[in-house]
Amino acid sequence: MSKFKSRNGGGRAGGAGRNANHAPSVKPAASGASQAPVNKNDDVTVEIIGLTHEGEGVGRAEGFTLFVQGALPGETVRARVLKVKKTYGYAKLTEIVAPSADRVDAPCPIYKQCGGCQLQHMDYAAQLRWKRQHVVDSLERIGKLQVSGEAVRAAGGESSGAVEEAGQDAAAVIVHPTIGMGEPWRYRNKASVPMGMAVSGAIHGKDGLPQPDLNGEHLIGGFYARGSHRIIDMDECLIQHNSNDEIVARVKRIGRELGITAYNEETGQGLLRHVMARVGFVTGEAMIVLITNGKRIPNAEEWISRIRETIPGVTSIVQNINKRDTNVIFGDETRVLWGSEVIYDELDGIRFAISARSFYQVNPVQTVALYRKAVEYAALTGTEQVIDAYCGIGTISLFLARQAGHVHGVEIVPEAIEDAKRNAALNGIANAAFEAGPAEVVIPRWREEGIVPDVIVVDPPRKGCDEALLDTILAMKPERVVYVSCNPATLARDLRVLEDGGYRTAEVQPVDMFPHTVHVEVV
Ligand SMILES: C[S@@+](CC[C@H](N)C(=O)[O-])C[C@H]1O[C@@H](n2cnc3c(N)ncnc32)[C@H](O)[C@@H]1O
Repeated sequence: MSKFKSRNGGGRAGGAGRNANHAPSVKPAASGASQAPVNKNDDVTVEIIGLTHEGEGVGRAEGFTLFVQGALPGETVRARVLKVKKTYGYAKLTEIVAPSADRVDAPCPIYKQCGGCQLQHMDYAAQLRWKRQHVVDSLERIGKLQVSGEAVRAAGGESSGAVEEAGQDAAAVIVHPTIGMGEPWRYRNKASVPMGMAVSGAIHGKDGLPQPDLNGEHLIGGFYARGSHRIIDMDECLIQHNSNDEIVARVKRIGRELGITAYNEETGQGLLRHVMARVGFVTGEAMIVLITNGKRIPNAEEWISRIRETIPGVTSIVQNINKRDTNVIFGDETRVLWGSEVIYDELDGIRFAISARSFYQVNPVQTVALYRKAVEYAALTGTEQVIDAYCGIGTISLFLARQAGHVHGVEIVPEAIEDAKRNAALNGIANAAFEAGPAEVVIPRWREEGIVPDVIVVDPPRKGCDEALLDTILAMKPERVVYVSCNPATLARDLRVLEDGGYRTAEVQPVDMFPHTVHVEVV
């Protein structure tokens, strides 16, 4: 999240391009030669000098840039060249000649096949340093912002006022050290698992017993092998809450025993596309969503009763129907098969109802740290009018409402807005109101209706804020803008627009919501 302070509240003087990119901070070396000094299948020694934003090592072999998955900065490795382009190439790591001090053994046995985590081979403290640097790089390169040196926290000081900068330009942005987790495993509250059929070989469950067979095929579910659409069966993921692993394994097992087929994206045949499991860390309540290619589920009643019998804690079983030929997980139709349409969870003492399709942060422990920081940066005194754009189920809105005069939340998914209203009532919070619609349409209308916000909080999806929304923020001239972002590139792009419109970026706090992956959340 970034905190802006209004400098002159002026109009927008210019805009950054909309194509904020994800390029590595280490640029390919200009070889100068017309031909690459390495060829496909060459075995080469590579000095690794950086890490791309996708977590690949960036190395030099004979002055030529090679991207090497699994290699870390500072290492010397041997690698086999896989692909050669004009100014760079890709190589497969074959041997680590001189390891980095940051190298650790990845604890997950399927880490190399699965694309879900990218940094398990890097010490956690080094991951946190790298994530901060990733944010700094984006702010400097894309946002053209001046970032001050290492922020020094005054002893015991947690508030932004306790940060001291020695010899820095007062206008420079302070980027704090990343807030990490004490125990960075089993942190995810949600699993979305693609389903497929195994064409040969016996499938063994967690208990080691062979699973029933369906015409020589078996229902499997796990992850897409790195860079492909081939599903690899998996029963355990070290960043998932145990309950989600347990639920998915049992749902698969029962589905196999009942002869449920998996959807085949090539033929369009088969039923089960994904199984989603979500658990409330505080309440222990769990939701299962069966995403199906059609409405009818054979043996549905038996499936449901066996799920209920074998998986304690499940309070909601929901079906979502998606018949479209698409990679998008959810279809438009959702119906409750059994139990409640929502599960409940709590963040910092506030209770939330969460329905199947609503966005809810996947790491609840770090979410509390993130939202507290957002509230701190909003610097509320109890009287302010606050807009929470992209509010989801009203999570940040309700954190803000505890300290604001009134909060207006807007979100595009109507079900999430229903949840937000329910959540405000559930917590007896009367000073928050919610409206469904695109933020870039609803907020300009609020402006016409005379709403004058003191603070605007935005928490957009990865693509960042809509240009029309940024224009409206500049026109509404709130005293502060608090920007929560899951994508440093679009954050930096949007900060440039706000800077050009008269705001100054004051502080940036990276939060590690997704340990062992390359993703970083920022306030
Ligand atoms: C990163 S999530 C943040 C949600 C919420 N602030 C939270 O922390 O749980 C972004 C949200 O923006 C919503 N969204 C996407 N495009 C939108 C738009 N144009 N206008 C309003 N909301 C939008 C998504 O549905 C999603 O709920």
